[in-house]
Amino acid sequence: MKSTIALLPGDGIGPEVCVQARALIDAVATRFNHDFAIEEALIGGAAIDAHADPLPPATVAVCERADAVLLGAVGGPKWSDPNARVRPEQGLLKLRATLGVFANLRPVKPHPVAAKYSPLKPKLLNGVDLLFVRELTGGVYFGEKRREGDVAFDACRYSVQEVERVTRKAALLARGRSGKITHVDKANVLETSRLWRSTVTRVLRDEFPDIALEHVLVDAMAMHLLTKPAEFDVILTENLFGDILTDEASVLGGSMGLLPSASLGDGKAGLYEPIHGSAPDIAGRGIANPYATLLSVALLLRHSLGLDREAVAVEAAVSDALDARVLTRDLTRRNAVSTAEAGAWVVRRLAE
Ligand SMILES: NC(=O)C1=CN([C@@H]2O[C@H](COP(=O)(O)OP(=O)(O)OC[C@H]3O[C@@H](n4cnc5c(N)ncnc54)[C@H](O)[C@@H]3O)[C@@H](O)[C@H]2O)C=CC1
Ligand SMILES: CC(C)CC(=O)C(=O)O
Ligand SMILES: [Mg+2]
Repeated sequence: MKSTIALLPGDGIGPEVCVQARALIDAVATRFNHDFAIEEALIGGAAIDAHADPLPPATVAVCERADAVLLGAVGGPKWSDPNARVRPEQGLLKLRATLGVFANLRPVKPHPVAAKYSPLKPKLLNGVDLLFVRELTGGVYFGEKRREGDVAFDACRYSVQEVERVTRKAALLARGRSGKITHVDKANVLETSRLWRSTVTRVLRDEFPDIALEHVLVDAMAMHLLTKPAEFDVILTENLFGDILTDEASVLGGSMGLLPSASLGDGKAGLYEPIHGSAPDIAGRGIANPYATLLSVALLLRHSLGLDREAVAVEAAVSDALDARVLTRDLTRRNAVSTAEAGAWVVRRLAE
């Protein structure tokens, strides 16, 4: 089978982890006899430097003709001047909107070895298996932004249709799991949250009566995630809350460098990326954890290319690496391996 994968390394540690992902994709092709064409393109700060545009038309063209897009990360201090006209993050937001990937899936299932490095008590982590479904193309990240003198505005906007489609995605995913959705909002204060709450309730009542639903306010959820994470399964929420809660949830698994994501829409290519950013504090040192990006490759194989056996093989190889304590510096200071060593270990395992 011939498939095309667009690879957008981006900035900071993005290129470092994407080199490992590229080697892994090649290894999957060899072991399972597939023909994957990888097309690289610029995004974020790298694209601003080259073309004064964080998402150049050439990059959009590469993504639109691909079967799936794999992204490293964008951003960094070089492009973070508050008065800058263009910012790397705008490129990523525009790409998500262009691809129409409204549902961002962020699984959090702590690996027993990595979880030892979590500050949480092991007892609390027993049985934790979460799937965040974060709305990705609406809300405050995409609302009107403006300044009036000393005052700044960021509008948060959601339509019923935007909430309906991501709720249906979450419900279908919940059916294959425990059949329960926790919807997280701030309905005691926000009008958009009240629209979310009534829409989620109606869609599940009318179309998915087999799915159990609870609503939890986001401030309380921030606490529950650290005090009783095993009590949740599918967590459905809007863009900003999902962004924040998933960084928090990375603490359960021991590191930001372990969480992958899949962003899906109703057509076009899916977008796959680690949940972390460009980590400027460690960029260029060869110490970033590549596993979140390698696990994003697994999600890409499963969701966009329909290659479940290959996805399982990649996930098993990363899990074996953790079992064998092939750990980067974010997880251990003793015998830490480099980004390249961790990536090569997984590639070797997959090839066996
Ligand atoms: N999807 C994307 O491209 C995202 C981009 N960003 C951008 O990244 C830049 C840096 O943002 P930060 O707030 O520092 O968040 P960050 O996620 O880049 O880093 C937060 C902390 O986690 C560590 N970390 C992250 N990924 C790691 C990995 N793979 N291995 C080991 N340690 C890792 C970093 O060293 C840092 O201490 C900003 O410009 C931000 O806008 C932030 C989040 C997502
Ligand atoms: C636009 C991104 C920087 C937002 C983000 O942090 C994320 O999607 O995880
Ligand atoms: Mg984030």
